Amino acid sequence: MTLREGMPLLYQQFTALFKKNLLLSWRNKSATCLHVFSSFFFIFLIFCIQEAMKASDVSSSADVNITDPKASASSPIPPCEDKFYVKLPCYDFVWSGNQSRRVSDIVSAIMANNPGRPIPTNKVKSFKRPEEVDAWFTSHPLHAPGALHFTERNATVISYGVQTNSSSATKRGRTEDPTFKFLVPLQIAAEREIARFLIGDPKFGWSFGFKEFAQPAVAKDVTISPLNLMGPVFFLAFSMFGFVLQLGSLATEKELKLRQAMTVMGVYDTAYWLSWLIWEGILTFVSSLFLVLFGMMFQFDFFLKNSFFVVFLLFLLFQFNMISLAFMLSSFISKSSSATTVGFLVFLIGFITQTVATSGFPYSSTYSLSRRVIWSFFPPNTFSAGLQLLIEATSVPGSPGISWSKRDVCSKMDDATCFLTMNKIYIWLVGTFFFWFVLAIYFENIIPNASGVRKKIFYFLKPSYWTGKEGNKVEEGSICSCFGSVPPVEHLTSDDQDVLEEETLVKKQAMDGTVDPNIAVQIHGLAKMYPGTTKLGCCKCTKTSPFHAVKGLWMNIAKDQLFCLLGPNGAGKTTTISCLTGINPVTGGDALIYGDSIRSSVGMSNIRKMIGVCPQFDILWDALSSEEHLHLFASIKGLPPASIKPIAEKLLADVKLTGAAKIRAGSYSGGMKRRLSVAIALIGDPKLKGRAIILTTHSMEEADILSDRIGIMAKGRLRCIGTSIRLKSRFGTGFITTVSFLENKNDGSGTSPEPLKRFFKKHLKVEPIEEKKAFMTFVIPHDKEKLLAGFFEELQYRESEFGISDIQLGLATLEEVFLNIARRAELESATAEGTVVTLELESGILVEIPVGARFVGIPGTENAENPRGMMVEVYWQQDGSGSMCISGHSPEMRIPQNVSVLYEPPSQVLGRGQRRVRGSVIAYESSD
Ligand SMILES: Nc1ncnc2c1ncn2[C@@H]1O[C@H](COP(=O)(O)OP(=O)(O)OP(=O)(O)O)[C@@H](O)[C@H]1O
Repeated sequence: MTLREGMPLLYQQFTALFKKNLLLSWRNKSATCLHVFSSFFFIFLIFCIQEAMKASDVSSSADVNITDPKASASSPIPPCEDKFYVKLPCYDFVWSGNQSRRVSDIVSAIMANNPGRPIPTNKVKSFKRPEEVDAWFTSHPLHAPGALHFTERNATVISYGVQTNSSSATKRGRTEDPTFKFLVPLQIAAEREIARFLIGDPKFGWSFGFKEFAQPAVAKDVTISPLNLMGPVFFLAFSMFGFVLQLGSLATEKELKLRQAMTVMGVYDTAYWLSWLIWEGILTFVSSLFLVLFGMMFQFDFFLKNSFFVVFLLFLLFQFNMISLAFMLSSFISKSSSATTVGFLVFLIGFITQTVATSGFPYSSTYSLSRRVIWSFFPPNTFSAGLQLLIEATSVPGSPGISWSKRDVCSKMDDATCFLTMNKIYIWLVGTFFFWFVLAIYFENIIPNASGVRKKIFYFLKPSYWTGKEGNKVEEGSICSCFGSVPPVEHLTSDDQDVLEEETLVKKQAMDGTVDPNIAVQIHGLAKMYPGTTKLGCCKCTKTSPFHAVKGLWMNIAKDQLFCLLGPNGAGKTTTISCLTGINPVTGGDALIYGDSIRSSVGMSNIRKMIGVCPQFDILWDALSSEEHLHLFASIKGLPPASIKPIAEKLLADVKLTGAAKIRAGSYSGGMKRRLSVAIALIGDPKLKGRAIILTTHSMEEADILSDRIGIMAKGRLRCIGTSIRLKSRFGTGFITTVSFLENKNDGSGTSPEPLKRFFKKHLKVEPIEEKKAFMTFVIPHDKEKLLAGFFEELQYRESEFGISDIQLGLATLEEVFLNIARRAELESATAEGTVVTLELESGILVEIPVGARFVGIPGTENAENPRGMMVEVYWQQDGSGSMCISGHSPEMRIPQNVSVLYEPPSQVLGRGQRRVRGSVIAYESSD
């Protein structure tokens, strides 16, 4: 099948990725709705605040023309409970002068004639003199709002004084005016009743009213309009929804290695970024449109008087700027959970700069051009300046707003102080959009990705970058790690004969330039070093040293074969596969995959079309179904559009996912996810003829059954290579034979196992490793192989004598081989680095031994009869994390005379008591 290339592939990838973005947004409806419709909430909130302000301003007539002011009647004495802050029981007023009969009558009339509400007697308190009232006020604060003090001077003169609490109080946003609420009503009541009393006419009319001045309307203070006060902050908050969602989506694709999976499939960066930009652009367009429409719906002058296009363009360009800012910031965050924090920080900075901008900074002649330029790089700043222009253009009643044709006209009269027009703001926003977008692509390239890979800081200055001729030149480690020396790759010759032969063969083929048509992958001294990184924390600088993960790998992987790459944790398997699939750049050597070099960008793009990778962990979108995954990856790989549907259907059937094709992967079981990952790896039927499969696994049974050839790596090196049988015979402990006995009879006629044990001991010098009533197991070392034919012939001949029902003979397990190799590699590095673990002997002695040591000599056990002392065999196994740990040890045995010492500890002085010693490593195993 011919895969698509060039522009058609770019277009195909773009449409598939665009569809993916659309589906993700559709499936995350709540977030998408919030992005598109949250403007309604903000506009409605501004509207409510505006209505509330209007309601509290209802008594003010400042903004209307008053030519014929109407008088308003004075209010009666209010109940004392109406006071904002009052203590109960309270009095509507208190009074002094109660020794006078006439005064008492006047007060009674005040109470009875209070308009609309005669005052009951228990709501008024009387005193003789004003001093008594003062004393009462002191001891009863807030129990009465005011007092009247009467003095009867003579028959025609009764004077009075009014005393009120003149402190104005505020409650729930309203201010209590003590003059008009208490003083004036008390004064009017006192004057009215004194006058009536003195002239002797209790019905004498007495009306009192207030009237304001005739006046022209005063223009509203624009600074207190809710849109002006809160608009910039609210609109910034509204734009944060899209910003945080975008940042989160990009970070998720990085965090889940989805971006990396797409890269391995050959996605073009252009297609990836364009698909996000266009989809987010559409969402932004719709959300900006809704914002302006909602603003018009709620009848804001800002939206009605300014031209629709002028307002819409400002919001649209600003939101586009926030997208490119999100793209740029996504390079710095690797976790989706950080998106909200970053969004909050950007909002906070925007809020602070908007507050600073209210002082006129920096768009006035007081500030230099450079400050204006720097300030304008942050999109919320330019945006709020634009909002300000639009608000000012509609602030005064009757002002027409900014029309499309007037967008470049200065709103201020004085051209010398005119620094901004809407047009200039648009130009700035377009400029900053491209600025942040280009910066996003630049940072994306120079900040290490999920695999720690990045490009050089000045990569774009190299002509080879633009021509694409220099291969995939990338670096690793953080940007700060580029300084410092890089240690050379250690070239150690393998001591394994098969590995050496393989290396020699590959080297010869490479030198001759001969290409064996049966070879799918040829690895030429592949080396990989992860450079040390320098991380700058707030108080300290952490440095890690460079690490050689793969130290020169030479091998061939044949076509039509399953090659199994085994090794303990950290052996370098994943690194090798990452190098072969182009995820990680190699440090040394090369590899040819069907003749294409992984070091060349052209070669790598050919390789990507041929290979399929099923990663260690499932790399899937929870919100996409298996069918959608296959369609997306098939499109990225470049399969012809017409073939995608049938191929996806076949793959789904192959991995038995047809029934779940339309179900989202998030609800799949672990096994279903694995099967989907396999189907994705098989897209395009990578190399149908002459296909090679490289499997790395921790399951030895799987490796034993499936593989044609096995390579075991440890500590970055290939330790052994060959078929399963070959490895077992070379690295296993030997042959394992299990002898089963005839069923014992209860009458005691059962056969004793002792003669059989003696037979094995006499001919092969082995004891049983397991002894049960029904069977016995022996391990026969390889060096006894020549004796086996004769031995088993005799054993079969004497079956009935020994009571044998069955004899089984086999090689050691692959698990054992694996442990043996891993243990030897551990020992190699432990003796070099001095890494020790403690072995506790049954005698209670603690022996410090290098990790992986098998036969360990115990210091202090030497004597005349046994001059070399005693040793034990240590049994090892891998713990849950894959590290070697001691599982037990054999009984103590004499160290034979003819064996050498592999490792002698530097000294025995441990200073931790007599019972702790350092063991030596005996080269006994090589004589197995
Ligand atoms: N980006 C990196 N930077 C530094 N060291 C790394 C990096 N990636 C891997 N390593 C180190 O390289 C060594 C080989 O790692 P690798 O993942 O290839 O091992 P592996 O054989 O695949 O192990 P496992 O079976 O646990 O997956 C390990 O010691 C690991 O810590």
